[in-house]
Amino acid sequence: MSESPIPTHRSTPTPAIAARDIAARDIAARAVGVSKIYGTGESQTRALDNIDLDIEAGSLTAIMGPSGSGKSTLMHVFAGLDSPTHGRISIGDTDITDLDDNALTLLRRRSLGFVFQAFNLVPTLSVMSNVTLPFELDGRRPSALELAWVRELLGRLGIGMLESRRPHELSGGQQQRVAIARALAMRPQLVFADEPTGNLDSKSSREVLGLLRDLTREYQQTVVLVTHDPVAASHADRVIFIADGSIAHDVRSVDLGAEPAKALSDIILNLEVSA
Ligand SMILES: Nc1ncnc2c1ncn2[C@@H]1O[C@H](COP(=O)(O)OP(=O)(O)OP(=O)(O)O)[C@@H](O)[C@H]1O
Repeated sequence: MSESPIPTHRSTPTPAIAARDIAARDIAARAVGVSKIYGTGESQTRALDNIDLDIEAGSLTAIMGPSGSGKSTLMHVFAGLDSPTHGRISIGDTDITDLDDNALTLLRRRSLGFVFQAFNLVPTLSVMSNVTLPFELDGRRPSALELAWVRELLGRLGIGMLESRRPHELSGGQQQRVAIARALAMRPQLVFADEPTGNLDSKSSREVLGLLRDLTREYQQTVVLVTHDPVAASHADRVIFIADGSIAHDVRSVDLGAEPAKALSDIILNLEVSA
């Protein structure tokens, strides 16, 4: 039997297993009673207020909410970039709340992936070198198995033939696919995508979001998507709405009817009106 290109520490789900079934078994990240208070006295801001949230493994979860509602703060505390004032955060089985900076840096490097609006590719490096950069940063070369996984990812993302190009030789949609491949290269437990389609036209946005969703299903990858865009969020399995630092709604996309983007847009409008 030929060697699987997918590293074996995580099993590949069969397509028959729906994200919802996987979710029932596994939690990729958890916030328990998390509050974040910035400043003191009169200038104090309660950015997060007693959040309890499980991010289900192998699913695409969108975080939405009005401007200033706490979305970025929630992403930052989950990623260990900011510490909660109260409560606890875990990634997989690891409680990260009290980890020191070195341990958090290692955790981010090995267990988390990031995709940003601005792509953040290194302009002087080829596509392949950009995608394998996480291994370099971890002080090692990818193994043959890992390299095969990277090539499978590039192929799956439709950019396999572009591996020796530089970022400026790619379209925006292609650059974002490279950023997604880089985020997934080390098979992280969790990928954060922060407004990943903010710089893309609507066709490229649809393609990139469709790929992100398909990758969660095919490889049981967990992705958290932070976005203002109801169309982007409509690709998610589940949408969490934050308002004033609290979870205002927790919605399954299967329950959103025939026009999910419209339904999400209505929820956001209501939250903005009552803000
Ligand atoms: N470093 C900080 N110091 C003080 N207040 C902060 C800090 N970071 C965020 N805040 C405040 O916390 C609240 C939540 O901010 P956050 O950036 O998480 O919101 P957001 O939902 O991501 O907003 P946006 O959609 O506009 O990016 C806001 O009132 C913001 O002003």
